[in-house]
Amino acid sequence: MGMAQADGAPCPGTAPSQPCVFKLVLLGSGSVGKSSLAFRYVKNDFKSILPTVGCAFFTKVVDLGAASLKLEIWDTAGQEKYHSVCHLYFRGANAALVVYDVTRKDSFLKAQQWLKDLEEEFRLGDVVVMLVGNKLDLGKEREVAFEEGKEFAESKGLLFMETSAKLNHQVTEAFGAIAQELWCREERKEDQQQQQRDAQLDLNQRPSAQARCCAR
Ligand SMILES: Nc1nc2c(ncn2[C@@H]2O[C@H](COP(=O)(O)OP(=O)(O)OP(=O)(O)O)[C@@H](O)[C@H]2O)c(=O)[nH]1
Repeated sequence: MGMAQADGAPCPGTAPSQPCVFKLVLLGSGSVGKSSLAFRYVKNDFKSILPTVGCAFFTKVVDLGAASLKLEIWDTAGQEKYHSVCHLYFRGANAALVVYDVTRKDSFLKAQQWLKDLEEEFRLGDVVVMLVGNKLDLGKEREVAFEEGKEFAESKGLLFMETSAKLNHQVTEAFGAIAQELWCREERKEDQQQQQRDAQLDLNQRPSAQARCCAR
């Protein structure tokens, strides 16, 4: 778990030494590989992991070149018996990785259900969501075509990737794309706030109608 202080540009609008912190939740059916993806990304390792109970937690500082940010990765339990508690974990999330297993159609349908749940909690535009088809290395046993995943993601305006936590394929890229998108949105938000402050300043500096009247 990387807890080091970020060295890149500070979070817009915060103290210089503070990296931006973003909460990312991993959602999806049991055994699709959520923990394995997190473990691969944070520890660059793949090993047999027991089913998650409740939620596991990782942090990782992401270096984007011009900036660094800290991801708090909340790895939720996919087994059905934990479904109701998982909702507690996605409160306050900035991003979600909704994972399915490309060899299990049922997990793809469940991913669509998770998206519905997310839509109830957030406006999808307010959180960065990526749909991830994992276990790409088992491609011969595929039940969900690449195009099927991609088309569904596009119809919902989501990012999309297929990964293999086992072979370390597209894992860093998936988390990196989310971090990049979070950063772009943060900068856009900061630009908008600055424009509002400038506009306010402009208004304050302009003499009011009454002042102009008295000065006449
Ligand atoms: N072949 C292959 N197996 C994988 C991959 N990712 C995970 N697995 C295996 O799939 C099983 C489940 O992986 P987990 O990471 O525990 O899945 P999870 O989604 O976190 O499961 P829950 O904690 O029950 O929600 C394990 O046996 C992993 O070794 C992958 O990319 N390829």
